[in-house]
Amino acid sequence: MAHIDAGKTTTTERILFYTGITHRIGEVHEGTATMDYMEQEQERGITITSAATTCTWNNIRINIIDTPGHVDFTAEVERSLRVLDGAVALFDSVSGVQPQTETVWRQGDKYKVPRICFVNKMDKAGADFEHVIETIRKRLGARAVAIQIPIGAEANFKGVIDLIEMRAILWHDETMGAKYSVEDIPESLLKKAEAFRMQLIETVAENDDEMLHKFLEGETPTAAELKKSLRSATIGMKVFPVLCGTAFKNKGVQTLLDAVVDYLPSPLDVPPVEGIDPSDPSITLVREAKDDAPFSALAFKLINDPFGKLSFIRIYSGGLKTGDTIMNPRTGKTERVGRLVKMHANKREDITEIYAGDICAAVGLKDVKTGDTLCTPNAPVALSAITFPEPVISVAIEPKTKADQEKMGMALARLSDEDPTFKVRTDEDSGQTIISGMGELHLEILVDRMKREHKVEANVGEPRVAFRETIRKTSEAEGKYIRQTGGSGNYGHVKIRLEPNEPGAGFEFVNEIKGGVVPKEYVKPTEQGIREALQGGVLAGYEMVDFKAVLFDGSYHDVDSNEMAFKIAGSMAFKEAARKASPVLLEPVMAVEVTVPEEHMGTIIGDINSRRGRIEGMEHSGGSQVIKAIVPLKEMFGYVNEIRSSTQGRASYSMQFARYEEAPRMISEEIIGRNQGK
Ligand SMILES: Nc1nc2c(ncn2[C@@H]2O[C@H](COP(=O)(O)OP(=O)(O)OP(=O)(O)O)[C@@H](O)[C@H]2O)c(=O)[nH]1
Repeated sequence: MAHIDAGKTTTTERILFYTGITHRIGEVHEGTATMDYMEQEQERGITITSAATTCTWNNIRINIIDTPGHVDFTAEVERSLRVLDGAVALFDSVSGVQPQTETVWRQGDKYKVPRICFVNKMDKAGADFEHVIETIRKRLGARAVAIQIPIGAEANFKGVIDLIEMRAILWHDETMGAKYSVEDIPESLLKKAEAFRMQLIETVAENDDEMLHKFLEGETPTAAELKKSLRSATIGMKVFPVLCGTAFKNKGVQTLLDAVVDYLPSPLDVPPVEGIDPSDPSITLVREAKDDAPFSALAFKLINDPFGKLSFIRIYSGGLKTGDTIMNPRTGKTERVGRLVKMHANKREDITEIYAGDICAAVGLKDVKTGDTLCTPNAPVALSAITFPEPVISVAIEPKTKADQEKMGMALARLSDEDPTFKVRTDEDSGQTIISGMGELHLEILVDRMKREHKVEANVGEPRVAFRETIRKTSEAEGKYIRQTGGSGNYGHVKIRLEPNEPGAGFEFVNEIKGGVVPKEYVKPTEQGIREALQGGVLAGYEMVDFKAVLFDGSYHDVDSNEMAFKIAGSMAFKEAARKASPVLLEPVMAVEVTVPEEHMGTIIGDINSRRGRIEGMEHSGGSQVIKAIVPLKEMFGYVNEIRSSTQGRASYSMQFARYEEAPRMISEEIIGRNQGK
């Protein structure tokens, strides 16, 4: 995991080469990387979809997921971290911690994933290993400690000093780094190495009483003792070991693999997974990572390809064989597993069985969604799902020809099936198809995939911000749907109260009906009616969020009441109550970081202000200024061109979603006017 371009794919390609999976190194910039197999990835030199592969190092099987760094594909990182036991965080040797590094690091914290750090690109001009460690400590607040130090830097970077074994490792360029020699530490670096080793021992001793005792007694721990202690501190996420190298120049990768084996947990080192009993959510179930435990797995990724649907699964407990029947607690249905494959990027190898701790893909499972648990029907369990961010940007899309209409619907459905941050809906008023995603690049790639993989040409509108609506006041309203059509009648009658809720709370439904004034069977339909109505809001057609709807009263008719009538009554009550509850428009605001040479600072700050931005901080970093600001997404369209021309291409920026904020009145009026006028 890392910020974009830190070298994740380049490092993974070396791993595949040194572990004997490939016989030639694939390069990102030549479009030949094994892991970036999608056409768009090869053309653009970026990772878009996380690819899984497997290799073996020192007789240990390692499943690797190479994740994208671009913020638009953050869901790929989220789902990968949910199922991995450990991660390698990569850093650029010059820039250190970058904005997206912070995001993926926090995701790692959220899923409690132990990490080791690899400072890549040590061959680059300006490489500064110690500065990077400083930024990890300062910006990520992580207890980072060097377990290597570099020998040479920039063009002269030759290898590393291993601070555990106190030896020098030098890579042989002519073998593409496949061979290296182990030597004594050069005299000139000995003092520095000793000082760094002392720091390492101190850090480890803080978390290990035995080690602390030895340290205070003035004893030097052996390499084996140090390793053991560091392993447990790393697995406990108390310490993050830092290594260095240059993947592109083939140095430091084998020692990184050694560290993966030495310090990152095996499936047995992490706490057993917990889930709930699908038939009684108040019961917590624990599943040990044992082969003879009941089978449980999590589907974390789906891919539709010409050969069928692939469901990537991580097995948490028990084993699975082809021919076994599994159950999906979300649907309650069972399915037979026809085929299992090990994935090597886009190549697959058939297997017949798989066990706890491993990752593979099941071919052809029908009713699986991302985040579903699969388990044995005799001992059902539902593991906690994966959370995904909500899309913030949308565009209208229409097929170029009438004939493509149906094909487009199918293509979009398939793509959104694979990608939980890609949503498709039909605008009620205009009848247009609206697709939403995480950013301009995300939507551009999806439209491109629709064209290439599904052969549908489409016209795409201007990107628009996905606004939201919420309420500021509590209000009550009544919804009555009473009609007599021919013989049978309709009778639905409810009273509801809307209450504002915390930002991020979404929608919550509360049933306060007493004495059966609204019979049980009509409560769900009422909720359904509110849920459907809130999709279109009451101001400008945007989803209403962060509120509670409380159903507290109503009435029914013995003969005429039915589900449909209560659904309509719920929807009517919602619309009226929402209009009375001081509805406001919310807009997504972004955290923007611009890195710019001193002389262009004034221009950038002026420009951010004119985009309704707020400067939140400035920092000096390696001869440039880093400006941090909060800017509404609406004002950021086209920023990439603006910044290029105003600084002659000398500034760079990144942005990511921060939160939803109430839109200022002028903007609100503009959007409401536009959407009502259409
Ligand atoms: N100088 C130098 N360049 C490197 C090194 N490692 C990777 N690169 C280059 O940096 C660029 C980005 O490398 P990638 O491996 O695609 O980076 P990534 O982190 O996988 O990128 P995304 O997946 O798109 O986020 C490529 O042009 C690589 O050749 C290195 O050690 N030194």
